Amino acid sequence: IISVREEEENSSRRRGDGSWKKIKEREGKDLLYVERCRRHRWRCAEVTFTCSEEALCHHWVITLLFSSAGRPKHLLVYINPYGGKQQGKRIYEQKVAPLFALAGIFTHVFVTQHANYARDHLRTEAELKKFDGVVCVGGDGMFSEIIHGLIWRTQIDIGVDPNCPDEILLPSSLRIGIIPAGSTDCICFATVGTNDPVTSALHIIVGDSQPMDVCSVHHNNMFLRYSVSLLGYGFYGDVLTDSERKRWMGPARYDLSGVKMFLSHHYYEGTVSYLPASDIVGTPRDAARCRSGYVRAERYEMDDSDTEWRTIRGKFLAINAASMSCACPRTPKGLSPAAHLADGTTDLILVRKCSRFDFLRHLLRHTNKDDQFDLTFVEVHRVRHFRFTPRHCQSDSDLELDLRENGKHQIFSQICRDHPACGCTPAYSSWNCDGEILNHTAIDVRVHCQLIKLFARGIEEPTVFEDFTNPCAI
Ligand SMILES: CCCCCCCCCCCCC/C=C/[C@@H](O)[C@H](CO)NC(=O)CCCCCCCCCCCCCCC
Ligand SMILES: Nc1ncnc2c1ncn2[C@@H]1O[C@H](COP(=O)(O)OP(=O)(O)OP(=O)(O)O)[C@@H](O)[C@H]1O
Ligand SMILES: [Ca+2]
Repeated sequence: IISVREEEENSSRRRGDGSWKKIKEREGKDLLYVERCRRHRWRCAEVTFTCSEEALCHHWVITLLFSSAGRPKHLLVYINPYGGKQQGKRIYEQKVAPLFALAGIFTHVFVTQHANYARDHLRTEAELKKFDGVVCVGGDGMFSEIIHGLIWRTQIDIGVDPNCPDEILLPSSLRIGIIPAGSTDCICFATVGTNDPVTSALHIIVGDSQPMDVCSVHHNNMFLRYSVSLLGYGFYGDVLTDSERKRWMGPARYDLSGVKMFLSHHYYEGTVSYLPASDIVGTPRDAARCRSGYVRAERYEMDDSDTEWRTIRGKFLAINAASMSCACPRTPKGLSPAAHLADGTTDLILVRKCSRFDFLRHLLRHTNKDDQFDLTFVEVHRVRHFRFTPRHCQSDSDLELDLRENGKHQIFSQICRDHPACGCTPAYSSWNCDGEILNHTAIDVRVHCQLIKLFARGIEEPTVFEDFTNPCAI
């Protein structure tokens, strides 16, 4: 239920059956409620009910209002006017603000003036005690600003050093809402099931709560960034680097850069070390999906002392870590369809050097029912902690070992790397960290189980809830 209002009009309508009567009378109450529609979308619907006894009616209203425990009353809202198709402000004003007003939510709205405005405001100025949650209107980049602001502020306030990779981070008490208005909207899509602003606003209003894992990324004990969706080196790093130059094109920039990078077919050498996640429910190859209600009993930090690190060296077209499915309109099942939002792990996907044709087969499988991991050049591991070192950063002893293992060929490829003008593959790519380029290629990544909470409930099983008798469901 979104809100209950006193009905002032005195009009009459056809009577229905049952106790909820669609008749407007003087004593009527207007009930605004959530109606489930197709493909995980929610809409606001209205019904007026009357009750012969005023006392009973009052009792109903009080009971309904008490069901509002856990709902936000005060929200801090940041709008990126330049995200996606630059519709953020319009979407918020026309579709979201009226719903918040109906639900009696007070908002303090900021339209961002530059990149990192929201992050810096949250880090230093925002009076967080006054709010129950933070809402961002924009894409994954805006969401990233919000978590960077909130996580940093929470750690500083309690004296945890965010630069220290071994620190156990403390969660913020504020939940985060996403009103999708970006180019990919993968975090919204993977936590709600759709990228629809009205649906997201309704999940915020009813006070849903979905915990989520966050990866911290460090380079030599220096904090770089947090990631909740994709950390991608090689293909997705190169697509992002190329697409940033085409920002003016809007969301289509990713497709154009995607085709360009697919044709470039660059591979990168390096070493990946990872700590496999033990004591986990499921594997990345499971048919089961992360669905609403699946949350590990409680937030916890793992004791990794018994588990052994594994190391893989090679030539990779892509190295991807998906901390959640990364489902989005481009790939409705996601980069790692069985990944979980809040299980304290990330799925490390290694795509080794292969032919263009094979890589295309792998990419195409993101869009159909076939398993994108069921290919000889692709492997996937569920991990809690991993490191990557590009080959040109490897220690001298590692390079010597490579030379002994691979002979003269290595010497020539080293010469090529030192002389990029010869047109061979570049020595290193960049990391795409939730849509931002990292400044370093050698990184150390740890998963922090359930570090943040969203106003969402995960993806619901559609068969249980869709009401096909309702016109909005058709
Ligand atoms: C042939 C069709 C193949 C379709 C393959 C679809 C795979 C799409 C995978 C998308 C994964 C998105 C993960 C989310 C990452 C976000 O944290 C981040 C911030 O918003 N978004 C991106 O980095 C934005 C990344 C956007 C990447 C788009 C890649 C498009 C690839 C197109 C390849 C075409 C080959 C055609 C050959 C003729
Ligand atoms: N006022 C502003 N002017 C310029 N850039 C901004 C402003 N406010 C936020 N930004 C930056 O814009 C970038 C993109 O924002 P956003 O994530 O909303 O859209 P997007 O990149 O189109 O979508 P997606 O991240 O889903 O691909 C973010 O990195 C954010 O830091
Ligand atoms: Ca996870």
